[in-house]
Amino acid sequence: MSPLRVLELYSGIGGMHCGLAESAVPAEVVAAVDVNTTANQVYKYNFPDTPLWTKTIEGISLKEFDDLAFDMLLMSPPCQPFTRIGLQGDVTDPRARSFLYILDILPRENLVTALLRCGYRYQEFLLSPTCLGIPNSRLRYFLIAKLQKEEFSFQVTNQLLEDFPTCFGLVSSSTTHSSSRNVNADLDLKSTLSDPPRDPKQDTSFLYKLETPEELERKQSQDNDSSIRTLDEFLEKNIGDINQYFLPSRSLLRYALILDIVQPSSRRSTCFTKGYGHYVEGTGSVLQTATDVEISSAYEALETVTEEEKLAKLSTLKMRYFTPREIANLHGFPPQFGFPEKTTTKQCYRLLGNSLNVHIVAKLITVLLQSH
Ligand SMILES: C[S@@+](CC[C@H](N)C(=O)[O-])C[C@H]1O[C@@H](n2cnc3c(N)ncnc32)[C@H](O)[C@@H]1O
Repeated sequence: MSPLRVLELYSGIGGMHCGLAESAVPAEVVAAVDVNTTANQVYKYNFPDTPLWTKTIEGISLKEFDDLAFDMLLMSPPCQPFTRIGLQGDVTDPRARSFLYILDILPRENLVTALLRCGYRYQEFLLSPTCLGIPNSRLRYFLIAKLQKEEFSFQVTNQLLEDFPTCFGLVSSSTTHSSSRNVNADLDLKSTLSDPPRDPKQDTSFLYKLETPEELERKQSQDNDSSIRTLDEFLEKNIGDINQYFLPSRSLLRYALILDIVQPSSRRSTCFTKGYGHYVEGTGSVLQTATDVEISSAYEALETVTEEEKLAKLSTLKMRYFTPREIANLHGFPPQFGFPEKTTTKQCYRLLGNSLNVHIVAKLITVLLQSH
């Protein structure tokens, strides 16, 4: 079989390209397209032989698309512009919430309608890396499609699958079970739009951090789930300038109560977004490196002590950000994947925050191309 000709749109740093390579399907990326020049530098650095077009998708003519004679299209368009950060005030208004929901759902409806009109069969998924045993929540919508005349190796359904299908059948009951657990662990994404905002002053059920007993219990049950690997497998052994990753005093003082703290032995971490390392709230977990210190002792009676004492107590945990390489590891980027030297740490976080889980893409490509 001659290699598939693949077009990669919204290519970013090439998460899809890495997924394609991991799937081991004989394929060649005939063009990658993205407007972001920083992302493109990273892409070029890792895939120097792939033709890379720095232009908008809408600026590509039909003839240019046709001339590429591609067999497969891989794309991850930008998410809707509402994430946990930036809109928290607005989404408290139910009207804004429903409007955002419609914005979210519309492109999907359009996509599905267009696919059906063009004679494609498709399957939709809601998947997080946790379903592959990776200790990171990153719940994302995925869709795979192929022409009607080509059968899928599993029975497609109009349900959103929350796990990978098994060959020649639907999702097995055990995987369905595990995925619902995993998806529950990922509710941070969905709850932003559906839960009323919490007012810690009115709610007495918070523990020492702004964490309810239910949240704590959920985190503990994730940490006890031995089907998920521990974070230490993804950590760098030798970090050059580690000091740049420790949380600065002002962040500790200001955001101590809302940090999501994990340890190397944890089997979970929250979704790393593009603001990671810069904004604190809701952008991703931080790593407690002093593992012999109890979080509860560092947080005990924090509100009764001076700022200086508060800082001293919190500093005992030695909390740091995950490095870009560690996030790349959790996203499944291969060890040889790198960033050009001039890329700043902030740019790396931003680009990785926009990217996706390579292992999920690899597996979906395999599922897509499997035949009876
Ligand atoms: C969700 S990210 C894709 C990430 C990519 N899969 C990766 O692994 O890094 C979306 C990308 O679309 C690009 N983009 C957004 N609008 C675009 C447009 N109109 N034309 C081309 N690229 C666009 C952004 O620069 C961004 O890199």
